[in-house]
Amino acid sequence: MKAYAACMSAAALPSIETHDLRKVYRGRAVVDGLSLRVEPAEVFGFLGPNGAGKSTTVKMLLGLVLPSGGEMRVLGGSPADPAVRAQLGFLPEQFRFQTWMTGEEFLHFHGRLAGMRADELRARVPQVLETVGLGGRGGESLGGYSKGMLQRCGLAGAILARPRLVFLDEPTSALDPIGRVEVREIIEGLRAEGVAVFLNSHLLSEVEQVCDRVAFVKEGRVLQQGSMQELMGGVIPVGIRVDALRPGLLEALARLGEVRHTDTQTPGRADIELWLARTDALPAVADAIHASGARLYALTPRRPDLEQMFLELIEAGPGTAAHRPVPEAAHA
Ligand SMILES: Nc1ncnc2c1ncn2[C@@H]1O[C@H](COP(=O)(O)OP(=O)(O)OP(=O)(O)O)[C@@H](O)[C@H]1O
Repeated sequence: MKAYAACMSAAALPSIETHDLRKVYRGRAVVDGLSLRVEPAEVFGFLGPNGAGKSTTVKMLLGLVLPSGGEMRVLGGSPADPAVRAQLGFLPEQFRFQTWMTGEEFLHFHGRLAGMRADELRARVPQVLETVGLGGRGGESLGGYSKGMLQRCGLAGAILARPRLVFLDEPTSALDPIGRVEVREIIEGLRAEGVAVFLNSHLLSEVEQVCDRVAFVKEGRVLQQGSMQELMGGVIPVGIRVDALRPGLLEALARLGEVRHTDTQTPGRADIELWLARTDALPAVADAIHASGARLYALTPRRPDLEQMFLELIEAGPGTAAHRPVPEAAHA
């Protein structure tokens, strides 16, 4: 019972917590007072321009670089603790692969370094190869892998030892669109298993689709962080397409949220932009549409346009006010 309680409280701790974290290189703060919190089973996007201090932050969180100041807790402890490190997975952006090894040998090697037993690895290696889309290719030499296959293999290495927290640095940079969707599914699978994922990526549309929360950093400082909904200023714009504005429909929708815009210019259809405070109002929106007798063609909650937000924030710099919801045109 005691062990169970300890296990539950460990699971409830934030996966990452930093307070005023700093790293100074040659008198210059490249990470400058960074405060972050990442919860278990959360996919956290860490976004910023080149040189913002993202990799340095990840290296500190992995215990590879010593902070110059501030506090950090990773899985409730210090990344210098081998017991904490054993529960971390890492896919670096520029991985140096042992090209003379086969994919399977590489994974066995890394598994042993992570403290896994040989018999455990015999079962686990084919599983992770399958997960990353390299099923049946593990016997081939890494020297003959394509860039995308190497990246998949690195990802297999990052999740091999069933980590509780995974750092993925540009995990899809070498992948084609199908590979990117697959990696997104792997990340969603990790979240479903309770694993926290810390994602560095320049591919903002991708981050947008998979992350629960994001932080924007510049010059080692967080400009803004929050859930997708918080970044939208607390509202969820929903695009609705129906065949026509039936009597009473707009009034019914106005009871559920704020009707921001209607467009009936195209014969045979009407578009409505509705702002909701919560996604759990969506079924009631569908019910209201059906009750009015209108035919529903689309009901689309919008995600924030991270690319636009990123550009605005990075150009404006520190001290930027909370972001407005993205206007409809930005989604066209
Ligand atoms: N070992 C080091 N010695 C001196 N300066 C360093 C060192 N490592 C990083 N820096 C500097 O710290 C700053 C932040 O670098 P970092 O690699 O953390 O940025 P990044 O946000 O990951 O950038 P990118 O998106 O280009 O990978 C850069 O100006 C870099 O030159």
